[in-house]
Amino acid sequence: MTTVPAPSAAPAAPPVAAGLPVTKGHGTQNDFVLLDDRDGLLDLTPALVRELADRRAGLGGDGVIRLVRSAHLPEGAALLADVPDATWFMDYRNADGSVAEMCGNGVRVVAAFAERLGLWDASDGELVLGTRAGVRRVRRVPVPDGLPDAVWYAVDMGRWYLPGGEDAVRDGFDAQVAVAGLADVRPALGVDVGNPHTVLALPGPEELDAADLTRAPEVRPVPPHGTNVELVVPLGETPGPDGALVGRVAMRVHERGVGETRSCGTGACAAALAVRTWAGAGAPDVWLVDVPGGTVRVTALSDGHVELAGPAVLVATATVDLAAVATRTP
Ligand SMILES: N[C@@H](CCC[C@H](N)C(=O)O)C(=O)O
Repeated sequence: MTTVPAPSAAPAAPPVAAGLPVTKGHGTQNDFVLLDDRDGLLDLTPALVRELADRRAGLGGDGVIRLVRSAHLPEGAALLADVPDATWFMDYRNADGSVAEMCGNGVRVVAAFAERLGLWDASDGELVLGTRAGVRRVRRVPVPDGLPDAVWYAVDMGRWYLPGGEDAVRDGFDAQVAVAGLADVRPALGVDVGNPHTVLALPGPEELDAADLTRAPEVRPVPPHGTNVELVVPLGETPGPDGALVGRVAMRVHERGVGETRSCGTGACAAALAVRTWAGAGAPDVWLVDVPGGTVRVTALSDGHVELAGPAVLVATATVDLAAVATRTP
């Protein structure tokens, strides 16, 4: 009779090293790892961002956002000189570790995070948030008719412009973009909403589906600081609750520093503003933008600013084992 050797003692589980408290949230499924670093103590290196954002070896996210007192960052301290109530700063990083000026979905998710942390009470007025693109003001708003129930925030996204200037306004285009899966190089329009975007219109949903965004679209002339690329299909205009026309577009996006994401708030603003520019005089000021992760609303304001509104959801809190996320095998 064979005997089975007694099992040796199982190796002890590795101890949990330094734990980093995190919250996971998303805005129309553009998802972020959120860090409460109110006292500016965290060394948020590009490597740590990549580790946290890694969808298999880390927690996973399109970006990492650190909420920190403005006074603890040079960029934030500079804003405080002009806007003393910009107490809090959104330090946004793309999943590849790069720094970006602005994130429209991120601002709303940070507002939800600040409420959760007790740092902002929406009933007291706006959250005044510093970003690398300037101060952004956030408030709670009702969900527009016909959209799923959620907590919605509206953000004044500041002044937008066409980097191509008068020529771009006249021609409607200032770039050429090649997209895998689509025949021909397409004309496109650069739009700056605090960060760079290049928008191209497609004739219908078939081409929107056919585009292969696993590869970065090739933009000419090459944008000096890179660009986010939005593919849009105009879906028409219908009267809103007040009788004024509301435009609607469908959009997919390839984000600088990330890849294809299921939503991009600044990208939705750029897409709506490009379609409005192409439509010319009399085009609606209010646009609903359908992205794979949901719908946001973009409003061109009369002062040259643009407003973004949409949902923000916090889905989890956790403690990340920093030693474990740093151990990635190829
Ligand atoms: N997803 C964001 C934009 C994030 C930054 C972008 N990838 C960039 O590098 O400019 C949004 O919701 O706006």
